[in-house]
Amino acid sequence: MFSSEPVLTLDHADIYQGQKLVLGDVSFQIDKGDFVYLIGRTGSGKSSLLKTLYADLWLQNGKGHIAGVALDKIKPRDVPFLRRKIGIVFQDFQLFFDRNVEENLKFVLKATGWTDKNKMNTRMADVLMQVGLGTAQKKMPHQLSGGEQQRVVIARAMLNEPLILLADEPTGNLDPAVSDQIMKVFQAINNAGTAILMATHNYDLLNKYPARVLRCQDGQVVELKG
Ligand SMILES: Nc1ncnc2c1ncn2[C@@H]1O[C@H](COP(=O)(O)OP(=O)(O)OP(=O)(O)O)[C@@H](O)[C@H]1O
Repeated sequence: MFSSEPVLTLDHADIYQGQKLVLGDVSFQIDKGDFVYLIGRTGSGKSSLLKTLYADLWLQNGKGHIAGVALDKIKPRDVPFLRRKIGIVFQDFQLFFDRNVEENLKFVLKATGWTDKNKMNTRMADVLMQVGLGTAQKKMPHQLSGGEQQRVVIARAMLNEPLILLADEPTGNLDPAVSDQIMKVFQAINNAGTAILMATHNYDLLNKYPARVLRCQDGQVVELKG
């Protein structure tokens, strides 16, 4: 899809957890190929913001668009369609531990409507190559290191060629050297055109890989000027 539209726009959006307003009057946009960090103290609302973007929390006030989907108008039946257009990477790896890498990826492909075996095999090989795990197809998750498991999670998020990847503390459980490898994978994905919004507490990464920074603070989202 060619489009010069922003990949993500929030316009006077309020982010709620239940009745509680977590972030108010949030406005920003992310364009194709942007890399944006989301920072802020524990409890400042980073995860709540990301959850709103993948429609785990409803956007009640204001407007929001992500990957062509209107978050303020989305219906529960549209959520699977939205999740196909964005990639999501959580801190907890959430792989099926009783299935090998290929089976983990195939599960997502089938769930998102893929049926052609050859196309599925090609796509799985492509995304594993993209994250530097070209030979890991038959490995069980427990045979992989934490960093390798996280790379499988990133590969899984890339299966449907998302316009944007939402990552919540993707290096949270990993040591600095492994976090660095994960960042290099994100950089390569970003350089190939996928926008990335990444919540992190890891300020070393911000220094080492400078990019736009949004901060959740005092119930607001502010853009830090570089
Ligand atoms: N499931 C929930 N139900 C009710 N309130 C919640 C829920 N999850 C989070 N909150 C509240 O919403 C606020 C924002 O939490 P959130 O998890 O978005 O912050 P965060 O910046 O991601 O924190 P962390 O850095 O610790 O992950 C906090 O006050 C938190 O207590």
